[in-house]
Amino acid sequence: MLTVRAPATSANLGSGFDVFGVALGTPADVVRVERAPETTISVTGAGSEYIPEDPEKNTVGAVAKALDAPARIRIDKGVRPSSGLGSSAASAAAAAVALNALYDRGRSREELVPIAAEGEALVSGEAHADNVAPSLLGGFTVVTDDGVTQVDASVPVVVCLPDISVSTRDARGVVPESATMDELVDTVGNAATLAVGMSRNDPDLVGTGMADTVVTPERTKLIDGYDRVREAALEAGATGVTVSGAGPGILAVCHRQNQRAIASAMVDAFDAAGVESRAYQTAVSQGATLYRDGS
Ligand SMILES: Nc1ncnc2c1ncn2[C@@H]1O[C@H](COP(=O)(O)OP(=O)(O)O)[C@@H](O)[C@H]1O
Ligand SMILES: N[C@@H](CCOP(=O)(O)O)C(=O)O
Repeated sequence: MLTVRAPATSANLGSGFDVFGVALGTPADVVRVERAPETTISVTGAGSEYIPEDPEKNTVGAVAKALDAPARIRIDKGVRPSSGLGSSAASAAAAAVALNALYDRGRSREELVPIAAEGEALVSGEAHADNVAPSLLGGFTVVTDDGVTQVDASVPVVVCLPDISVSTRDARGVVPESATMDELVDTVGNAATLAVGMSRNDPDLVGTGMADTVVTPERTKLIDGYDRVREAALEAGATGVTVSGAGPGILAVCHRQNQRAIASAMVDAFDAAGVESRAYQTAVSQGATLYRDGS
């Protein structure tokens, strides 16, 4: 038996729609695999009641098929589905690492990115790789048609997860079809600032570079209480706040000393909007970890 822990991720980071992603220290999915004549899947943990065990409908089933690696697969969900924290991707990334090792397929982590993204196509309609890439590789990732670029980073963040769900498929439906030249220029400037910030572990540059006037404003309308939570986080010291992935999670970047105050300010602001939530005080961290035979 092989066990893999794959982390939650936050995609887009405002200015990097469908391109940027980061691995988070917590939460994470744990996937266990054993060789079997055909693939079976069982799911326990956070939100497991909403996750199909049919291999044709679960992201890990798509990965097992792509690697031609049938297995008995057990998923322990730490990342709640429809959270904006790459729940479906965490399972897919974990399964890709586990099945690659179980069947000695010899694929590199980079080569596993498009394989794990097959699972994303199943649930969101598009094989977007901006969650599976950081879950597999760790740190900050940039996904383009030419491949993935990764840099290790360690920037403190708070992710606040309200007790509402937004499906990635639905949130992709509100993305504008076009942008003006001014918006394009702003986006390039912000995205470049963010990338430099990640390479320097600089929360101020990362926070500034998360600004986005194209996709994020449309997505915030799907999250009750977003504006007051954002204001509260900024007042408590966040250097930038945006929607995590397709939402409803909200990501705040910060200096370590402000993390606790930001977490409680965000939870309180959601509470004032009548929405229960929980906050993860974490940081940009490493990617999936493989454990052999219970090690
Ligand atoms: N292994 C899995 N883990 C989580 N969700 C899964 C998995 N397999 C299929 N799904 C489905 O994917 C959807 C959640 O994915 P998505 O909307 O992208 O949310 P998230 O932002 O958390 O990834 C749900 O409909 C869920 O049933
Ligand atoms: N780029 C995608 C990312 C979706 O992330 P998720 O964590 O919400 O699944 C998008 O914005 O649609």
